[in-house]
Amino acid sequence: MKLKDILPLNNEKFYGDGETEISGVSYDSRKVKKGFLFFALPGHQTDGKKYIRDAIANGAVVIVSDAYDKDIKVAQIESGDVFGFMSLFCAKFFNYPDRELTILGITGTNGKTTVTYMIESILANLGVSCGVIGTVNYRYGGKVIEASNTTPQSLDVYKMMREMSDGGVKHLAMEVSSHALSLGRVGGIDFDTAVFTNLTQDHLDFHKTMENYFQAKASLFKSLGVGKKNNTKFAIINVDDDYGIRLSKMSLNAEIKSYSAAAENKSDFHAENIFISASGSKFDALYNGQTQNISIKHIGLHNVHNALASLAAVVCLGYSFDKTAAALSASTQAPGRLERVDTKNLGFEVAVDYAHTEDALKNVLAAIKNLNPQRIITVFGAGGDRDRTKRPLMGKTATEMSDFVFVTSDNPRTEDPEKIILDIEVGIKKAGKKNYKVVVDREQAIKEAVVMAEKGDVVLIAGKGHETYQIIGTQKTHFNDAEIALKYIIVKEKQRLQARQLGQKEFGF
Ligand SMILES: CC(=O)N[C@H]1[C@@H](OP(=O)(O)OP(=O)(O)OC[C@H]2O[C@@H](n3ccc(=O)[nH]c3=O)[C@H](O)[C@@H]2O)O[C@H](CO)[C@@H](O)[C@@H]1O[C@H](C)C(=O)N[C@@H](C)C(=O)N[C@H](CCC(=O)O)C(=O)O
Ligand SMILES: Nc1ncnc2c1ncn2[C@@H]1O[C@H](COP(=O)(O)OP(=O)(O)OP(=O)(O)O)[C@@H](O)[C@H]1O
Ligand SMILES: N[C@H](CCC[C@H](N)C(=O)O)C(=O)O
Ligand SMILES: [Mg+2]
Repeated sequence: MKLKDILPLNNEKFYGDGETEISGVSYDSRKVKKGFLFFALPGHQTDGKKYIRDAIANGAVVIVSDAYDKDIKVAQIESGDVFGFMSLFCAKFFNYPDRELTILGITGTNGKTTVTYMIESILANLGVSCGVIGTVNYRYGGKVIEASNTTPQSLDVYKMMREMSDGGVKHLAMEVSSHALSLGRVGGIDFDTAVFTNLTQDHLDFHKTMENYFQAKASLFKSLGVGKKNNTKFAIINVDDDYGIRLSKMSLNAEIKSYSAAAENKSDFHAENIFISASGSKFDALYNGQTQNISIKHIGLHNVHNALASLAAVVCLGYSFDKTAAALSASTQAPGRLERVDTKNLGFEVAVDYAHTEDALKNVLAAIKNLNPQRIITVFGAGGDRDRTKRPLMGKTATEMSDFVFVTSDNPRTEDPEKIILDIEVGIKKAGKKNYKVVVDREQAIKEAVVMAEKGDVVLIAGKGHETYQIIGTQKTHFNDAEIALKYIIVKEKQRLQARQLGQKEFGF
């Protein structure tokens, strides 16, 4: 494609020859190839402008940055908003693939990954292929790409959408993080449906206030209907959430479909007769005067909300309520969300979950409590270089809702792990709780929790879910909660069998 076929776009200044042919685009100099355009993005660690020479050495023929540089000999585009320009450019460069797909954007503090998995699974059960962009990975048409971010840069999103459309994929379910909304990663995308799960405290390091955080989420809904597709847009909103109620009262260019599970909140998609057990959750879904019995493998009231969101999203795509409900009942779970670890014959349960906010911990612990275990033993930590103010809240909730807690590390990144734990302890101490032990090393903490567990107990290992790494400093090393738990479960099972053979008392049984 020639530059003149794309420019002008948005008040950018162009220096060079419009006939310049572009073979590809990249915002990472290390991935630039011959004939590429390089976007020099301002970053949090460094500045893309520092890598312009590397990009040119790798074959870049056009540079986009926020400052013209007279010493650069290839074509240049100067833009005051390189992120905004990148999304406009990529939309056109990849020939508007969003117009060829039906795109569902899922936003909210918790539940996005779970809802995308549910939507994908419902559609698969209905015989429809759905691409997914989210925290665990990016997958479509049989391809699975490792995820760098929950919502990647606009360039990656447009590129993947083009591949999806060319490969015959018609639907895309995409997690839209608040970072993505604030940093222009989904700029210009013509969403068909936007889903709001909830808004609770997280990411205040980035947004500073809950109001800013809410406005970032709301911007996804405000973007509905401004694009070129002229179909009806849908805004699917959880009205059991105060911010959801606020969002549902905003004037949007979309049909609002509310959902709720609380008896006092009226909604379009409503859950009644909710029954939650260790084997899953059952409820009646009411919509448009009809009722369908739903039975999902997912445990907990939060998953009833996730199920309602997914049901509403697929019904709004035009599928019938009864067929969608049946497909929802057959849906599979997302990895690392209340995922059981095989505890052999030890008589206790171990579950790995991705709860990394106070509200998520509250929900997952309430779900476990509802199963009446003997004791709940929780292992958790809080991420480094992330919202510090959520740490004491997580500490308070974890100790108040568990019988015993091992406070440990969860991706301390460049922070001192012990200092992160001190922040968590502030909340625990304020709540006057003493039922905890600090074990900085996560493997050791998991081991001690498994050793402590007795018949009827549930061990919850929270915060990392599907993650297969621990980030300490800038080093990322392999670490998987489920794997580690299983390792010590096997040791414990062996010890139990040995004790039995020797006719000794089986400790803890
Ligand atoms: C704070 C933030 O959003 N950072 C994102 C950003 O990285 P950065 O600003 O640190 O980039 P940088 O390292 O300073 O580099 C600046 C530019 O120079 C370029 N560069 C750098 C080195 C080089 O040799 N050549 C080169 O061209 C880089 O490609 C980049 O374009 O751009 C990267 C590439 O797209 C992202 O992967 C990275 O996300 C990091 C990993 C991150 O942790 N982001 C979090 C905060 C985030 O966005 N989270 C949300 C989910 C939150 C939630 O819902 O829970 C998400 O959507 O993932
Ligand atoms: N609807 C919900 N309401 C509250 N908590 C939830 C809900 N759904 C899931 N959770 C909790 O939040 C955790 C994260 O869920 P999930 O991964 O689906 O959320 P997410 O929004 O994708 O998170 P992230 O922002 O990290 O991508 C789960 O492991 C569970 O503990
Ligand atoms: N998307 C979230 C993931 C948090 C998961 C937790 N394990 C951590 O590293 O803090 C974030 O980047 O804040
Ligand atoms: Mg997610």
